[in-house]
Amino acid sequence: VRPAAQDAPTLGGIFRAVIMGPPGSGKGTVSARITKTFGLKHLSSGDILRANINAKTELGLLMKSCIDQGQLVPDDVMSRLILSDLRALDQSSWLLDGFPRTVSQADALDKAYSVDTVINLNVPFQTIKQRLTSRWTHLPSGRVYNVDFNPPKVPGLDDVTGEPLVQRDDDTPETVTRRLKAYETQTEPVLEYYSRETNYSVFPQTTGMCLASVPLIFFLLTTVLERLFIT
Ligand SMILES: Nc1nc2c(ncn2[C@@H]2O[C@H](COP(=O)(O)OP(=O)(O)O)[C@@H](O)[C@H]2O)c(=O)[nH]1
Ligand SMILES: Nc1ncnc2c1ncn2[C@@H]1O[C@H](COP(=O)(O)OP(=O)(O)O)[C@@H](O)[C@H]1O
Repeated sequence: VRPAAQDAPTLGGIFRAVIMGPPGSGKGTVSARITKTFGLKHLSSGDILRANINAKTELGLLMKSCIDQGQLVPDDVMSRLILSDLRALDQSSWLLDGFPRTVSQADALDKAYSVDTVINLNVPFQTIKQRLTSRWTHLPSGRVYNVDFNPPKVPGLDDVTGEPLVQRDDDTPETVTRRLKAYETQTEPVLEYYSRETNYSVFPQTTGMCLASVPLIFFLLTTVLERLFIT
């Protein structure tokens, strides 16, 4: 189902989803496709933090060393930041990428919103290490490329703006190892939390998105059927 962006199907009501997965599992890549196709707003915690670092805000300066060392930003800071951005999207459907990353963050989100679907990208750590060392990012937009999988049209430059791509300071092999450890200890429990609490769907990337989620397939089918009947 790949309608043109300007032709994107709209959702009947407000649809709220979370995308999870280890660092480098493809959350940003998959989110870009989902949000472009279905017109959801995309909120990425990592992009928001990097925008703060780039703009040298007080928060950005405080959090930079934490991020560069592969540690998670403190829960209270992160939850306040994301929940305040979500309040501005109250009337929109959204896909949240990179938040929640701890059970405490999941609790904070749960108190404010009910999430319809949680997507989990399940990618082996060995694959991730290769992907992250060849990831190139356009920092202002959060667009990501990969030397092998998704190269930019002109090497080293963003396809849309022509601006230079960079390798993230936290994509070094040592920091990636630390981020994967943090994922195992702090973020995996969030998957258990959601498997108990909500309508949880696993998307193993190897089998492709469309096969894995009953709720999303239902959503895709209803959207397509709606369009067929209207047009
Ligand atoms: N080989 C391969 N690379 C991918 C795939 N999805 C994303 N990537 C690349 O893997 C890297 C990490 O993806 P990204 O979307 O930034 O992951 P995130 O850290 O979970 O948001 C980027 O360089 C992507 O271009 C995939 O399905 N296959
Ligand atoms: N929800 C969060 N809680 C705490 N720290 C976060 C959160 N989201 C992002 N960060 C910080 O920002 C870094 C980069 O996040 P992100 O861009 O989502 O990484 P990736 O896409 O590689 O998983 C994380 O390693 C962490 O330090």
